[in-house]
Amino acid sequence: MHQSKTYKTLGLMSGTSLDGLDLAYCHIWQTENRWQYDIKKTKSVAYDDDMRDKLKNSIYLPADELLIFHNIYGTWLGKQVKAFVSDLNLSVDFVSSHGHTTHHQPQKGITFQIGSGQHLANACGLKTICDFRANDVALGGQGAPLVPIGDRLFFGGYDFCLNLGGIANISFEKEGQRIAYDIGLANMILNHITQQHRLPYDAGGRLARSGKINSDLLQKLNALEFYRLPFPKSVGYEWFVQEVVPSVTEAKDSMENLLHTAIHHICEQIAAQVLNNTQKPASSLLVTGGGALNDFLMETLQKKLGNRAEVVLPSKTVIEYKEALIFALMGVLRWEGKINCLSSVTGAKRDCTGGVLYLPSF
Ligand SMILES: Nc1ncnc2c1ncn2[C@@H]1O[C@H](COP(=O)(O)OP(=O)(O)OP(=O)(O)O)[C@@H](O)[C@H]1O
Ligand SMILES: CC(=O)N[C@H]1[C@@H]2OC[C@@H](O2)[C@@H](O)[C@@H]1O[C@H](C)C(=O)O
Repeated sequence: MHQSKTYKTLGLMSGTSLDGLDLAYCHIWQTENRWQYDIKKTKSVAYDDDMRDKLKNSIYLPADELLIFHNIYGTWLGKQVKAFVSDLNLSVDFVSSHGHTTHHQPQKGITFQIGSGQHLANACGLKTICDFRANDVALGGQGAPLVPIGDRLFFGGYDFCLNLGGIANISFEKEGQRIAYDIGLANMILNHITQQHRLPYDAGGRLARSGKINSDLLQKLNALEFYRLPFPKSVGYEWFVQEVVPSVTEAKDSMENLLHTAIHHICEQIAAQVLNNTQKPASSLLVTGGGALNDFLMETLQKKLGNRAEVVLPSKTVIEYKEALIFALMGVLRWEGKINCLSSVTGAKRDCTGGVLYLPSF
């Protein structure tokens, strides 16, 4: 059996829910031309209130302050890597960093992830690959979502892959092409609601479970224009602030009712996408991201799917670190000069290899 070189790589992901930085140290290799992974070590570094507020408010920063923060955050990422690698005595070929998205407005052709690669590389002393979205955007794509390449190569045995981070996104095969897009809301709205009451999130969906549907709000959320757009489509925090927050604020309902309503909304939108695209009597839906740990959300989703699709939960490590793992893979594909951005997903002119390599200076 032919086995390729094993890459030892560290994937870094900071997602839209702003809970913290995920680090996944992975071994990645090919056996008989099939990509394989082993997630060896993981760590999640929770953001303190100051860092979370800075990241959240970075959309409002003037250009000079944003660029300063880009450098500071890159150094901060490098320090987290250095501590993780030295504490566990890891041997790392290179770091693959997504950074943190501060701006994502595909209609204007822009997406920006802070976390300067050079500052990161210098702070940890390791080769670093980042800026994964830039080439796709330069080729006319949305630069997102990118994880579907990893869904295809690592999790292709499932009919659908659904990630429930701040935003919900889905990917699946149709007529030999990978199709993927942001469905819309997930934990971003749930966290927004609990954070008005100084609670970071609704563990297990316990508060949501005790609420009731607010029909007015449900109708407003379901009527959001984004849900009716054809793919390619992806959203950012800007959309949430402009299009969603006002309706939640105007609803003036209890935290429990708002959460309950938001979960029904999230699940209705996901179920519609799965049921419209399922090509089998019973499909499998792999669910990852923090939303997979929300029991009430998972139960509501399964009810809305009925027996046409089954929710499958992987190990807690894969639930929590799939995106960091796939950024580690994106780095390996970049290293090998292989395709890691799919134009069938992003709408770019063609598939491409995204990612820029930074060598550390000592
Ligand atoms: N036990 C739990 N019960 C309910 N919700 C949870 C639980 N654990 C995590 N979550 C939710 O999941 C969120 C974190 O999800 P995740 O880390 O997948 O998001 P992300 O990577 O930041 O986002 P994205 O994938 O959109 O970039 C938390 O902010 C919280 O809302
Ligand atoms: C621009 C950006 O950071 N988008 C994120 C966000 O969070 C979920 C969804 O919206 C997805 O489009 C993307 O993240 C994952 C990692 C992706 O690119 O596949």
